[in-house]
Amino acid sequence: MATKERPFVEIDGVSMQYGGVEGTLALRDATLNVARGEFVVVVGPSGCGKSTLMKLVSGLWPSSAGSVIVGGQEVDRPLSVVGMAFQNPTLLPWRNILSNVMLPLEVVEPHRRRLRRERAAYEDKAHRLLAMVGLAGFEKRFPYQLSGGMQQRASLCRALVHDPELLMLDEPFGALDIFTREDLWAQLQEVCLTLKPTVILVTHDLREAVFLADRVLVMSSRPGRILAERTVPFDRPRSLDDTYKQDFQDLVHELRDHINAARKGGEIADAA
Ligand SMILES: Nc1ncnc2c1ncn2[C@@H]1O[C@H](COP(=O)(O)OP(=O)(O)OP(=O)(O)O)[C@@H](O)[C@H]1O
Repeated sequence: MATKERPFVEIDGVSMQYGGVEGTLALRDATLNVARGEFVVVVGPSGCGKSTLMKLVSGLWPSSAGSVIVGGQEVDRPLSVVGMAFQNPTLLPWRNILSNVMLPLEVVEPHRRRLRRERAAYEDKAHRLLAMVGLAGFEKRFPYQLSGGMQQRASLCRALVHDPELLMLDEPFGALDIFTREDLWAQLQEVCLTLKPTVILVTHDLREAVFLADRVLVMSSRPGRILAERTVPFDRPRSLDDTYKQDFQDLVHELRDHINAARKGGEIADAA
């Protein structure tokens, strides 16, 4: 009999309180699993603890209770198997785009050790990633010479350059206009279909959630926990035209209903 593979990310009964007992309870009893290679999107009301959840999984903050396990190991320090990108691209202004993308290789082992000897191969890889997101030819430019969308593409390449097993994206397209955002959905989808990382993405945009996710998790209002989950049944690659189809829009509406219920403090029966 085939044994079921252990989830890559296991979050069990996690609570997180900022600032001690008198502080803010951001998460309470949050439980979720993410399979290896799965693309999970987390949505929920503003301030419900989505970014806090991301910080716990990547080891940037310890939880107050419960367990966070990634790749079979309890998370008790920042993880090197993680690549991260946030709403703000945070590129270093004094480095050109290629050198920004290569930054994690100077920090994360075993790449750090190999970088001097294998620089040409690593540079090739950074060039390939930049080409994948339409930035071929911009390697020598500096961040201020690129648009916000181009900077966000470069930051996505930086998150991927060290072959992270887990890609954590916290509202990576939140600051971009809708056209640029939609372009980047398609590019992220293509990158993920090629490289197959495990992904956890946080967003407020429910079309983005349904376009990108294998599974969408809906969080309650703060203190956040997982209220509902929905598997996205649509084939890949998905196109922007798909987002205007009835079944796609029905799913977006269903998620919106869950979030509205969460904002009012309740929950609706999961139709999935
Ligand atoms: N470093 C911190 N110190 C104290 N409280 C914090 C800290 N970071 C977040 N919080 C609080 O924890 C709660 C959850 O914040 P978090 O940023 O995780 O929510 P979010 O769901 O990502 O919000 P949004 O959707 O608005 O980005 C909020 O009430 C926030 O004010």
